[in-house]
Amino acid sequence: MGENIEEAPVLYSYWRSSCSWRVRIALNLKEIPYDIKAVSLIKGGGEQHCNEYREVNPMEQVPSLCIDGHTLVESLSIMHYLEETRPQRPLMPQDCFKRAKVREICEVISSGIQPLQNLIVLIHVGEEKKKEWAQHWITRGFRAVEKLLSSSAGKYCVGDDITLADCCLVPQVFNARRFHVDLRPFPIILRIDRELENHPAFRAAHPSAQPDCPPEVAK
Ligand SMILES: O=C(O)/C=C\C(=O)CC(=O)CC(=O)O
Repeated sequence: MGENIEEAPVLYSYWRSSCSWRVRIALNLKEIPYDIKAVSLIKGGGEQHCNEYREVNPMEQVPSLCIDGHTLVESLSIMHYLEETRPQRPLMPQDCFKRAKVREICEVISSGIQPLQNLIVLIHVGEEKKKEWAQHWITRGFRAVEKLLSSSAGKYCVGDDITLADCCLVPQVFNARRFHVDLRPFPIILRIDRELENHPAFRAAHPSAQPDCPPEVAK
C-alpha cells in the first residue's frame, strides 16, 4: 500500500467519454499528474464489459481512478474526492449557497442529461432513432441549465471562478454538438464554453488530445 501511494494516479478513460473528460479537467486544473489506461468503449463490443475491468468498475463504465491505494468510480464522486484530498486550486466555492448551485448544475447534467444519451441507452434506442433521442434529452436539459445559469453565472457557471459545474458543462456541450443540437437558444452555455475552450487544463483534457483518440480525428 505504501508503494501505491507514491505512484501517479491511474485514470481509466475513453477519449470521447464525457464523464472521463470531466475528471481529466479536474485533475489538470489541480495539476495532479496522472497516467491514462485507455478503455475502448467500442472495440469488440466494449472493453468495459470484460471480466478484468468489471473488477475495477462494477457499472462497466469509465471513468475509474486508482489513487492513494484506492479505486474510485463515478465521475462526481471522484471529483469530490480530489477536492477534499487536494484542496489546491479549489473547484468548489466557500459559500454554501454557491456550493449548492454548483451541485445543482452538476446533477442536472450528470443525472438529468448525460445518462439519457449514454452509449448503452443509444444502443437500446437503435441507430434510426438515436440522433433524435439524444437531441431531445440534451435540449430539454440545456433549457434547465440555461435558466439556472441566468442567475448563477459570472464569467463561469457559478460566479467568476472555475468549479466542478464547468468541468461537467464543457464535455456536455461537445456531446450536444456531436448530435447536432441547435445551441442558439443557449447563449450563456455557449459563452461559458467559449470562455473555457482555450484554457490549458480544458485543452489538455479534450478528446482530440487523448492518447486513444483515433489519428484521423486528432488531426
Ligand atoms: O461512440 C463512441 O465512441 C462511444 C462512446 C462515447 O462516445 C461516450 C458516450 O457514449 C457517452 C458520453 O460520453 O456521454
